[in-house]
Amino acid sequence: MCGIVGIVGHSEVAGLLYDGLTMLQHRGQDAAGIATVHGSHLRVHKGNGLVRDVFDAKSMALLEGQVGIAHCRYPTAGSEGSDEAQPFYVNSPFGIALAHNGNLTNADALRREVFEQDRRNVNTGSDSEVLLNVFAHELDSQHALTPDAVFAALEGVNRRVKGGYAVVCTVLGLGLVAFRDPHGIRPLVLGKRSGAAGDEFIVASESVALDVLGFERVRDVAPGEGIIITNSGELFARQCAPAAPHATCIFEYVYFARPDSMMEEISVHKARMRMGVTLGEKILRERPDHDIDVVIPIPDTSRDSALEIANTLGVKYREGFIKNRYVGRTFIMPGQGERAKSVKRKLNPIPLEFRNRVVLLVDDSIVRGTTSQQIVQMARDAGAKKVYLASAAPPVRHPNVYGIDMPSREELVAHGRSEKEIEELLGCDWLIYQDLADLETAVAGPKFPGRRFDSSCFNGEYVTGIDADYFERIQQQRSDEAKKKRRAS
Ligand SMILES: O=P(O)(O)OC[C@H]1O[C@H](OP(=O)(O)OP(=O)(O)O)[C@H](O)[C@@H]1O
Ligand SMILES: NC(=O)CC[C@H](N)C(=O)O
Ligand SMILES: [Mg+2]
Repeated sequence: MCGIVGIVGHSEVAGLLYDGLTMLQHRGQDAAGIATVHGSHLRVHKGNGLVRDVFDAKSMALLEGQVGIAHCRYPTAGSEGSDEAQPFYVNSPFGIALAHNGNLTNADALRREVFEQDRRNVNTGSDSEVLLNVFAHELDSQHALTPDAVFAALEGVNRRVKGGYAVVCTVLGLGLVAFRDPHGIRPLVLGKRSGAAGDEFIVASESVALDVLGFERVRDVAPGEGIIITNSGELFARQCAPAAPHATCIFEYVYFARPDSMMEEISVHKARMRMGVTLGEKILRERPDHDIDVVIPIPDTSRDSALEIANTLGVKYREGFIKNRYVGRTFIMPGQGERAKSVKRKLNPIPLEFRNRVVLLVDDSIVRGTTSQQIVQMARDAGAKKVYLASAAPPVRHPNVYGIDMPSREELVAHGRSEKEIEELLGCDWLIYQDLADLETAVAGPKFPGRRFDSSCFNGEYVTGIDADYFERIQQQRSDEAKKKRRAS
């Protein structure tokens, strides 16, 4: 998952983009970049690392302009090299920079098509650079630079591109262009603030970026919608794809998004609390005579759910693990070695919360099992009498192909294993997972009963349809083994 922001302001935007990126840092820790429009030139600075490491006073001073876009990256395609940091740029037509959150499932075919048919070279392994070239070609075919021409180009993009994508672009001579895939798999929200010089606009992955920069949340960009905000602050919006099932990625609510974000009119915080209530009720149904003394979250993301599980069970909630705030999110680290090492560095138990107690550990999800396996052992080492484990999400048994880097079934601890077998592998006394129907009901909440989501990593149903050989190919390109080999070479 990556974070994207685009702003059209009435004064310099680089500082706002930087602050916006820091609010989206949890979505991508590997690389960051900003592109601003300064007169007829584009200024770009990007590189590998956290936002705070990529930019300094000198690079920020270079990023002049009142229109710009920004990106923080969690790679799901290509390599982790700094040449694949975003935004990407093409000089023709007009000069376009693009930042993308998501993953294209037909990137390989498009790459060939773009080369053979559109005569464009894509210079990296990035699917986002492919997407930029498709957009550039479609815009070039319009022979004009008007909102109508851009919307027509976006229709072309949506016809050719498959997968999950939320995108911000700057087009020199026009302004900011933002669009979202026809199913709305990846999130994108529009905000506005009014000042003496007129309205300023922002488009971002999560509303938390708007809050902090003083923008009001106007609405989510609709699935398949294109938004244009011209350099002078005029806004145009149009549907650029035929209606398709709306399916926002449910994993955003489970793990990716910050709890203080509103996504598709649903509070992520409240969705996580409801997940805790439904899972607590399942525990009461399946283990009516449980002997749990204390509920302990595995920080950070599981806290909201864990608290509500404790309330539902009527037992104590305790923060038994302290998180080292200087270690980032482990799940989005690129290699298994680094992920495994980082769990120990990240979480340390307070023994008195475990000693002689029966503890229920709660995590938001169990994906590779890296975290839970170590945490169960840490709880035992800290003196717990028994260790139970609850996951606020169902077993992750299928690859994610829309922007979360879990491409290989074999790396998922739940793949090909029963819950009993997973329990044994993780070393807990019992393990309980949320049911998918309960998760979907909890996220939809009372306001949107029956809402559908992209739950593909739980049920293997891919809303865009997937070519038969796709999983085999991404497994070869993106498994931990393949990444290790690539880094070594
Ligand atoms: O089964 P795994 O492969 O270990 O993946 C799942 C774990 O990874 C995530 O935590 P992470 O440390 O990334 O972030 P957090 O601090 O937001 O919980 C998630 O919250 C789970 O704890
Ligand atoms: N997680 C994402 O959104 C990644 C965007 C893009 N596929 C990349 O790898 O850079
Ligand atoms: Mg976690």
